[in-house]
Amino acid sequence: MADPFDASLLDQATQVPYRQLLTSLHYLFPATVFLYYAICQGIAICMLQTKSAEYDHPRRRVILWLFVLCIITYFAQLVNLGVHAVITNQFPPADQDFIIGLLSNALVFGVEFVGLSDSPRPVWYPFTGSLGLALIVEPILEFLTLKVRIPAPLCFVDFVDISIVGLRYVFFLLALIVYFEGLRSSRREEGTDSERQSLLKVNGDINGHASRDSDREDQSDGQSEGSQQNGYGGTSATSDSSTDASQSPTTDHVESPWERRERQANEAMEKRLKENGNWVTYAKSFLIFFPYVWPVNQPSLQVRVVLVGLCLLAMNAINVLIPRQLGIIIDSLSHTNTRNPWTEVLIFAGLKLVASEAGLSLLRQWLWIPVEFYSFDAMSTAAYSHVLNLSSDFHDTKSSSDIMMAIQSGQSISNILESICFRALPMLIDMTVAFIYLSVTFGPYEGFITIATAAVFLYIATHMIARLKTARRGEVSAWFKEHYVRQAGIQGWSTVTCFNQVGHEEARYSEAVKDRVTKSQKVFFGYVVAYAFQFLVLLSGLLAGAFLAVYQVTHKQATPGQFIMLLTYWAQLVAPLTFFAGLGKSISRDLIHAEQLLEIMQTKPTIRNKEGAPPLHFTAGRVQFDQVSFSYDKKKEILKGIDFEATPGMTVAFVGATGAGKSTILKLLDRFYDVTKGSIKIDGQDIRDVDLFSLRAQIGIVPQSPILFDDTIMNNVRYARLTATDEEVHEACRAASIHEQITGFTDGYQTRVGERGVKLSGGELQRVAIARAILKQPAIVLLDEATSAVDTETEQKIQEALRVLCEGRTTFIVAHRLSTIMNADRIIVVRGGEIVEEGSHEELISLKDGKYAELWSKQIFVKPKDKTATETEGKPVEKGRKAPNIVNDLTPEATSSELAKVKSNPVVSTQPNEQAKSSPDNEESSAGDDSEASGHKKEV
Ligand SMILES: Nc1ncnc2c1ncn2[C@@H]1O[C@H](COP(=O)(O)OP(=O)(O)OP(=O)(O)O)[C@@H](O)[C@H]1O
Repeated sequence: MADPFDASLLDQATQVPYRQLLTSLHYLFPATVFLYYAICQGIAICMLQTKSAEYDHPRRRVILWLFVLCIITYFAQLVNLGVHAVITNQFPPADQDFIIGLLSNALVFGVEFVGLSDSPRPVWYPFTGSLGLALIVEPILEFLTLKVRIPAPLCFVDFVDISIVGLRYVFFLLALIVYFEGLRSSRREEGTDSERQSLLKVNGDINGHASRDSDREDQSDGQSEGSQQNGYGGTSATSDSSTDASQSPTTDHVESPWERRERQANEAMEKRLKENGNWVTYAKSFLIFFPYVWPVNQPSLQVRVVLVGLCLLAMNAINVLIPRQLGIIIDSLSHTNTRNPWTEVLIFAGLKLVASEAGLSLLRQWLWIPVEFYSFDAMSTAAYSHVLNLSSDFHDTKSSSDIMMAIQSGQSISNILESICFRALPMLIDMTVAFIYLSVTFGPYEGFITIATAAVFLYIATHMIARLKTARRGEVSAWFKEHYVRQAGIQGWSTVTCFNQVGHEEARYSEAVKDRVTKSQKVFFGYVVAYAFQFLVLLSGLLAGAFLAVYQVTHKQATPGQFIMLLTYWAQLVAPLTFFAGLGKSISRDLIHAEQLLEIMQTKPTIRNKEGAPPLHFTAGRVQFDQVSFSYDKKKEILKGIDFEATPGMTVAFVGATGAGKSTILKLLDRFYDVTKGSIKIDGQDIRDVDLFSLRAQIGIVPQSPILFDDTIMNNVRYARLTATDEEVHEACRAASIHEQITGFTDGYQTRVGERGVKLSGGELQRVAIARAILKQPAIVLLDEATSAVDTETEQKIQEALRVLCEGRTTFIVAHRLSTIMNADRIIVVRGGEIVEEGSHEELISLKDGKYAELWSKQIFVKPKDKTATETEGKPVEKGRKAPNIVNDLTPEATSSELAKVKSNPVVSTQPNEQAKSSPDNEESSAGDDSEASGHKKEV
């Protein structure tokens, strides 16, 4: 081969520009192809093209082989060059740029090959564009090579070289032709297919041509990978199908709660990504957190952030200076320069101190900690406040544990930023500096070795970790199974012992532990092997670099100190490389967590104050429901045209079957939801037009299942009015007939009630809730089955308490026990979301075929104070269970008088049981009570 460094050639001035161009092209060509590929892949990922790429190229495998052949040709050229060097006894070959160019091209097309083989349905333009670039540049390169060598006569080796280049050109060309031909033929077949296609899709045949696909194996790989990827983001096609799959879990794998949570979070992220259309818009949605991570109005903290940035830059400089200084010390010791070793060691010690935990690191932490805690503080407070201000529809649909986890996810956003700004960016700078510095010190070969080692390391690390994903998943579910078996055995110990199943449980647990241990070992071994491979790559890189450096030191092209510098520098690069290998995974995990918080922060409260809404001007307490309709889900109407008016001080009771919509009416009045149609007015003002706070200030509610805080009784009652004195609290409790009981507790009013009030009985809980409502002194009272959990005697006491509470106030009561509302001014019977009857007790029981009369007759036909009907009499009903719906808690005298009234209504008196059976409401409300009623009818 003609030597391009031949003096005779160099002398030719005309060759100089060509030579310079050729040299530049050797470096520029691989760099350009790589940049093009990286940018295109970046765009494809950002625009979610990689996720929606459904096109399954029928000749992908052929193209992959052509890529392999192209890469082989680069190595063939290198071998050819080596042969030439041996023949001409010029070893190592002098044509450095040429060799670097070949190696770089092999590396770049190697990276593309790996990218193509890893994605069964790739986005093609990064690959086809690279092939196109090669088709343009390769002839130019060859032309320049020949031009620079002329007029040297071409030898055999040159001919071999030209043939190899020609062959490669053919491979590049063929790859492009195969791509376009495959594209054309698959489109053609797709057209015919769609005409022939059966109406039912064959499983897995997404594009209608999987069955004839030569890359069937690849496709199945892809699908499994796609479904795996669904964990951390699969293609849209696979994610849809895998979502279906996940909805119908396979028989051999039961999804653990942890897996379900992860899967749902992933699916939510995928969905949001798809909605946003690309990663950039998606990432922009996180700007909502900007005021919490960036100290907006805190200049002192902002200065700290800038100083932290400077610290990081200084760290970058130190990372180069330390190995360099070590080299200088070695050189000064070996007298290859005139430097004083003592001074150099002192400088080294100074640099080490600055780089240590007591130096820049300490300074950085000192600067950063207030910023970090600002962010934590701002994010947690904002998330908590946002959640508290969201409306009922949100709280009714989200589980509290999910909400709490999401609030804690605020940390993930700081984690992402810290990973990128404080670790990834400085490490990237470190790597770039290392590449440049090593290239300058030891020449471009060393730079190439650094880059190639980093690329191979990252590939191996990311792929081996990804391969362990399935094994890791198996380990986690085995861990959950073990946990479950253990917990079930311990929690159900009495059952296990009673049934003599201790041995069985031991065997079950031992099996679960064995399974988990086996899986853990597999994962652990997998990690060990992965690390071994990663370090083998690093070692190979280090050895290659060290050999090159030794060669240069022995040829006086470098000093021993520089050799030491190289070894130290390499050791320093291991940490960034390992970090980068796991960066994608950690960012995607943090993103998924941050996504949960983002979803909450983007949720707007549906119940909001109108702009400039005035406070409610309460005058008397007239409440009007004007043709109110309502639906929770905007599909099924729960309330239909509810229309009534409560005059000030009136007591209105709602009765009806369970699920009829009674509690919903109360929720609408307290504006937990807004009506879908119609309006609710208080003293003539639409409740949607007044300030929400002022509305709720006028309303006191005793809910069906009151929730107390895990605090003292005193604090729980006082929660209604934080400024109330102890005496006022006592007074409210006296009015609620609970004072005596509280003072009987060991700690009196300071007794802690436990989580959600678990330490109180159902009756006590309800009375504490009534006391709380009494303390609030509301203008309008809502009682939603306020006495459902108490026995009849306690209830009579509570009735007295309620009379105190409701005195002179407009009151709405929901009750199943009709005896508790028979004195209400108006009773409204609700059925299927509609008012079917209304009037006073007397009016309603005299109605023929009346719903209320029917319910009432059922109640009083039960023998008064009957033991079977009121089993729990004398002691509060077990918490969480309602007292029986049909209870006759009237006195015998009252019962006789009511029976007389009912008997005057012939339909009701003759056929109470038949009516009960034929009524759908009764079927819903008290199916089990019918027999009870009929049974007692005879007795009465
Ligand atoms: N938050 C909610 N989201 C969706 N649907 C709901 C919600 N709350 C209640 N519902 C539905 O609305 C209907 C009416 O419920 P509501 O609680 O008003 O009935 P109710 O008459 O008070 O019943 P009960 O006497 O058992 O308390 C029911 O079918 C119920 O399933």
